[in-house]
Amino acid sequence: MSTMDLIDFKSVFDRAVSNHLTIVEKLSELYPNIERLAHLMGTCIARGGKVMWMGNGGSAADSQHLASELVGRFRRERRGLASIALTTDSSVLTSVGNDFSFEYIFARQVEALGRPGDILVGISTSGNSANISAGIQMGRKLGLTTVGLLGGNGGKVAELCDLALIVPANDTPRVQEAHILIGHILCELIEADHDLATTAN
Ligand SMILES: O=C(CO)[C@@H](O)[C@H](O)[C@H](O)[C@H](O)COP(=O)(O)O
Ligand SMILES: [Zn+2]
Repeated sequence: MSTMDLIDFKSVFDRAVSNHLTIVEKLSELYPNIERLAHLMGTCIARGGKVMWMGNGGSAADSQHLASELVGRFRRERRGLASIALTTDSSVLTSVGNDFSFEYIFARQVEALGRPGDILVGISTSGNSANISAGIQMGRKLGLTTVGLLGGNGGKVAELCDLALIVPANDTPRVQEAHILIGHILCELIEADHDLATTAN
């Protein structure tokens, strides 16, 4: 028997689309905060700051994806915009995880690389990953603007960060799909900023 026989992939697809539509309808409540965050990110970068991203698993991939949209290009020709994912340096991740603890893998990088005025985004579908909470706490201590891109009820991270964007759903993959949609909207808004689009480094 093949996997195709075991999984009714058409119904998985239908349920995913229907879940996604429900989430997208609810996302309208988040629009003001998405616009606010895009403005904060644009201003931060224009002033010489950077946007840092962190997340676990699929959200680690989202962190890299969104940093690359800013450093490289989303849609428009413009200068590179300062952004970094804290999920990519295997030597840092393994040494900090091994010598300190896994909980500290992002906090240590925030301590080393973060500067007051930078923006730190923690992406977590549960809002309860200990390493994201620790990273956000370090960011706050050092004067960064801290943001949670979250799911469920926002969890512990929502209580810790300056700005929480919570996708009101509990199914991890569906929340992740909404997160990347929000991330792409942020990139589009930031890139539409005339000063960032035209100012040279
Ligand atoms: O991509 C997926 C599930 O779709 C997984 O890799 C998922 O990201 C991992 O289980 C994460 O560790 C979940 O962490 P979080 O979103 O609760 O912070
Ligand atoms: Zn996933």
